[in-house]
Amino acid sequence: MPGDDEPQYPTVLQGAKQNMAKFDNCVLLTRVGNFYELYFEQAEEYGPLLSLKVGYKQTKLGPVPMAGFPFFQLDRFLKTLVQDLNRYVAICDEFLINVSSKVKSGGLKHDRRVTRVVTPGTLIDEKFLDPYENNFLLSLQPLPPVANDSSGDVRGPEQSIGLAWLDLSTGDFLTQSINRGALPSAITRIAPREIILPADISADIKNEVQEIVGYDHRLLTLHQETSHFVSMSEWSTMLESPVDQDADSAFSTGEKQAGHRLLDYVQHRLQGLELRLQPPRQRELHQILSIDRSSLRGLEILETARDGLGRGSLFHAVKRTVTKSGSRLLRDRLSSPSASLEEINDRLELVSTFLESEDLKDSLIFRLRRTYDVQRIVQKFALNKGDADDILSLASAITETVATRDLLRAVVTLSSNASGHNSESGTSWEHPLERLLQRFDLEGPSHLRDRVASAIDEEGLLQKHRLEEDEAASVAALAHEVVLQSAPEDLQSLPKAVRSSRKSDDQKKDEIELTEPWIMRREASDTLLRLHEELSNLEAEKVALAESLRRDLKAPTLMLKSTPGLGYICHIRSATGFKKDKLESLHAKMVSSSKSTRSFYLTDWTRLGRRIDQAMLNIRDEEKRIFAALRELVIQNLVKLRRNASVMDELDVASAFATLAKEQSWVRPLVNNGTEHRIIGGRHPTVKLGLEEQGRSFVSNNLVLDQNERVWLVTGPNMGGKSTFLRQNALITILAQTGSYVPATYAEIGLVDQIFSRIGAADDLFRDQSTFMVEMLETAAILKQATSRSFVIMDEVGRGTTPEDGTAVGYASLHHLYYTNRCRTLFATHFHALADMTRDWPLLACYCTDVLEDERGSFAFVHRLKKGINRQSHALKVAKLAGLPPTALKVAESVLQHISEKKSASLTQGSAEARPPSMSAAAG
Ligand SMILES: Nc1ncnc2c1ncn2[C@@H]1O[C@H](COP(=O)(O)OP(=O)(O)OP(=O)(O)O)[C@@H](O)[C@H]1O
Repeated sequence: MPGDDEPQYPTVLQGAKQNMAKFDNCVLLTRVGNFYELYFEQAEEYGPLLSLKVGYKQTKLGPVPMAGFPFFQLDRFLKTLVQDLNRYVAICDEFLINVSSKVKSGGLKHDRRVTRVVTPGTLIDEKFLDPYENNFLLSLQPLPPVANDSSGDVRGPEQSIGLAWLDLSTGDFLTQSINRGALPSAITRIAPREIILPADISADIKNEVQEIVGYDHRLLTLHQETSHFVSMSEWSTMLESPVDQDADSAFSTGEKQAGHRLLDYVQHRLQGLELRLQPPRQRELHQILSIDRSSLRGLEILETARDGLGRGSLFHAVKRTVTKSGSRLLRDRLSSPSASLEEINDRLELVSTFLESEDLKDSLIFRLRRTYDVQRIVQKFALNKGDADDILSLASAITETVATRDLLRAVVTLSSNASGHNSESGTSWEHPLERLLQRFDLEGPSHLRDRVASAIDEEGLLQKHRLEEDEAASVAALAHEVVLQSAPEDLQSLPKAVRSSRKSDDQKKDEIELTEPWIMRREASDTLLRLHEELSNLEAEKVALAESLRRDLKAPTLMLKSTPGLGYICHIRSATGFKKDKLESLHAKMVSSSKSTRSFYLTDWTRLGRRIDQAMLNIRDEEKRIFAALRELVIQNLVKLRRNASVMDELDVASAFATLAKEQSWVRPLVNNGTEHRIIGGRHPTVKLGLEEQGRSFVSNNLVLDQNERVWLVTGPNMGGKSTFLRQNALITILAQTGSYVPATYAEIGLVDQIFSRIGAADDLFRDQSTFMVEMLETAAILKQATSRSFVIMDEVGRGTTPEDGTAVGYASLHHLYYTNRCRTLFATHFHALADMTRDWPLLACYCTDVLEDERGSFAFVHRLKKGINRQSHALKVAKLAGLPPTALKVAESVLQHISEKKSASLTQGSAEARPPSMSAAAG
């Protein structure tokens, strides 16, 4: 930077230069008048990326590149910079400084300072936030590796990691402790937009996280907190209510440290903006059904593996929720289903209630459709944001919540009367809705709703928006014409020019002044009512003064005006017949005159005009005071509003599952504490939909894993439906533990603690890992982590290498799952030898799909599973279907012929040799 005696850039540019140095990893947007500007090299780099014209301002220090856009387009450009380009953006806002400090700051009218650094994980209320997804910021705190970790694994899977993640747009704040091995699935499940790591993180963990986030294009930020962590009690200034003492001890050191860094980072980014987050909730591992990363992606739970889009995913297929926050809850439940029997059964009970009463469901959905995204609106107020529109939406959501509570209450009363149960009878019967009813707390919120209804003038608010839209349209039109070579200081005056040109029509200006919209009802406070009366009186005085002047001066076009440049003037549009001599007796002072117009000052009007302006100012101040009181009321009710909203979300999800179950004829699963699976007539929820769209039907299949058969080895032709079968059973299990009905005619499911898949959807070649390496990494993780309560699906393990090696690895995996993990397993393979090698395993059964051929060579896949082994892959049929050239097909056929001839020759030589040994004895 130049020294004080060296030439400087003009003030705005000099300030920008300093801010760019201070926030050196950010793109700086500086507000100047009605525009946001980029300067210097950032204008050149980002101008073209944002499709902005780059201009040059001539300064003593040479030309400075600059680019800009109107202030109300900030959201649009932030989206590109933050969400699409993953950049940090520092927003430097402009503040009017008062007259007394004017002299000191060299006559400047504005002060500018960076008010916020926007990053992908610290979005608050930006319009481009996806309403159907949480916008999580995740903090990781690895704890030192355990000294006696005897696994010998260089990646140290047992190392504990504390996680803390929050969504600034809803205030959701969660923590969890996991083992290092579960890191990929945790990150995939939480799907954070940004991850922060300690600045001194070890290189191997950083690389691992980098690999995971690189794949999903998430942003990784290293952050060194500015203060040391002492205790969770110091978080209370950032929370809506303190973390209670007992809870404090339940959080692990890693969770607390991760949470501390998270809050420190957020404060840093929001430049000290007051935070009122929800107190952290701990997600205990044993409470959720853990789904590994490969399953989350491979089973296409939230998005499809092919294009990362929602359509085709489980979420998309089952989403019937009608609110945005309900959809977010659904996402969360699908990626973290419950592992608590009680919770699952409560959820299912609720779905059954809505299924049994169509009327109740419809009435509820009617209410839900009329609520707004309360979680996000409430959070705006928690961050000292939120405007009159937000508070109106909140009030109407409260009305719907009250109506919902009354509806549910009526249903409960009716059914308890019908069944002879009531609270006095002392019996323990509880209606499924009772649990939710008890969570509603509507007293405070109802009072807030009434206050809002009596204070805010919806008509006035609408009118205000219309005016704002007009104003924005004018600035946009002007921005179109702006030539960026003009100095930034010049830009400040441009909006004024717009304003004056827009208001050149005297009549129109006068009307706007008189109809300035107020957003509060006059009766909102006694003071406001009095102030409005005062203003009405003054306006009546103005009308009388104008009347008398028009009469005395014989000037019917006379208007009393107030202009920013000239102050209070009397203006005559058509001076024909005007009595000029009268002006002197009125002590008027001429401002301007032309052939037909006259403008002059008149003490009476100047005094009255000032009083009118003051009265309007007083009204504005009183409106602001009333709004501040309403805002305060929202803050006082934060906890209740959030709790009520969470009940509505739960109702949304339950009624949505009921709608889905009815529409798709799904059944209620019986979830129990056992370790068996009995799914009759199971269907794949998304493949079935896809086939039906093409006019094809889906063949249902059964799965029975019990004390006789714990592992199913599935063989069959390519395209026979093996993968579909494996996946559908994993999805049915996930749906059941989410609390949904399932696509089957009967389903009994023993509670599962973890779902693992090796289904080959993630060949991360770019990560420098071969297909086989990825396969082995995933298999290793499964074999290490699966318990006897887990559900594992393995699709063609070993396919990435030679048949011999593949068979060996496949056998070893199966063996480990069978004898060590002892978990429910579905194992699909083309290595038929595996069926022979596991023939003696009592709890392993072989099932297969098939191909049906007729004598004319036509064939069809039989997707129904039957007991047995199918040694035919029918790969050439699939190749033919895929359109392999006939010559290539012929070659393939002759090779196949040759191989089978060789095989039968060697079989006749010595059949004992060819028979694979039984390995069960070796397995011990
Ligand atoms: N139960 C079913 N009913 C009807 N169609 C099915 C069924 N299962 C699978 N299909 C159809 O068959 C296609 C192939 O299924 P899938 O990928 O499960 O076969 P696969 O046996 O795993 O094949 P490969 O061994 O080649 O991987 C699916 O895309 C679907 O269109």
